Amino acid sequence: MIEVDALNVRYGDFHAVKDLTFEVARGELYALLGTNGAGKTSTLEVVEGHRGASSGSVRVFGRSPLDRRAVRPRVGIMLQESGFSPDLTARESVRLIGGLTRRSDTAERVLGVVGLTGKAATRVAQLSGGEKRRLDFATAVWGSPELVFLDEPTTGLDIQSRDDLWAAVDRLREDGATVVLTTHYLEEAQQRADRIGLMHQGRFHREGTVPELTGTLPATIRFGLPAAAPALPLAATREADGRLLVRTHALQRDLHALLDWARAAHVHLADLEAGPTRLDDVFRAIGG
Ligand SMILES: Nc1ncnc2c1ncn2[C@@H]1O[C@H](COP(=O)(O)OP(=O)(O)OP(=O)(O)O)[C@@H](O)[C@H]1O
Repeated sequence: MIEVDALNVRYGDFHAVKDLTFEVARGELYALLGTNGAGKTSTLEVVEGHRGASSGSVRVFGRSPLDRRAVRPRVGIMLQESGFSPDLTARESVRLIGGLTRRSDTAERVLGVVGLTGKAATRVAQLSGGEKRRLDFATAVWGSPELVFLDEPTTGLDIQSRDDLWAAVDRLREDGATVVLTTHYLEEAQQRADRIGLMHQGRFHREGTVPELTGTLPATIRFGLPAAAPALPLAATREADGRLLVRTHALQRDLHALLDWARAAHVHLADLEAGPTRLDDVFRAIGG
């Protein structure tokens, strides 16, 4: 669906995206993640056809994304900030923006998808931040596009609205849609992405499936200990919250050793947590 080959984006002397190469296959959910200023938005702007590349090749459905007549009708885009007119109602907004895609759909259907049926006649100015975000999503899914770009889709949404939005994304994917996602909520990407491109300073720091990204870093065990506890059977460091942290490539073995020791020594392990490496840990390892 998307082929990016040696993409470079420059703003004057500033080199924002450096020789980036990746592909997104039909039906995939691909998450483009990264540190602030890493170049995600610049990359997506080129892939979405909003700006040209400084050099390199980008193909969407095998065509240049600048070929808007061929590409745009097959794509839905949820931008970070929408340009809704405050005086239009929710129904009028989705009709207007949806109409530009030349796909057919109804305002009733897309507002239903995002749970805004009851707000169809409400002016945009009177919608809450979360409701505007859902209206953004409604315009992106107008006419069930084959390829959907979601730029920080859940920012500003409460947990219920987030779950509802992800359920709507799942339905899109069941219908065969390909999704490209950016988010700063790493857990959402870890749970849902088939593959992740993790950017830092214009390049991929890592790219692959979640297990590929997390597999090279150790798993973690975290717990609190009373001051009078005897010496631990494992090497641990102290976290900012006062808990101890054990890093291990043998999680089950070391967890057994810790629990056996705690039982024998009658020590309570407070707030015990053990788990695989999280994407957060991969992020923290960037540059360090
Ligand atoms: N129009 C522009 N002119 C000059 N520099 C720009 C322009 N747009 C972006 N940049 C710079 O290019 C770099 C990449 O920006 P970009 O918005 O692509 O990053 P990002 O990964 O989306 O960041 P964030 O997570 O903070 O939104 C940043 O250093 C930014 O300051």
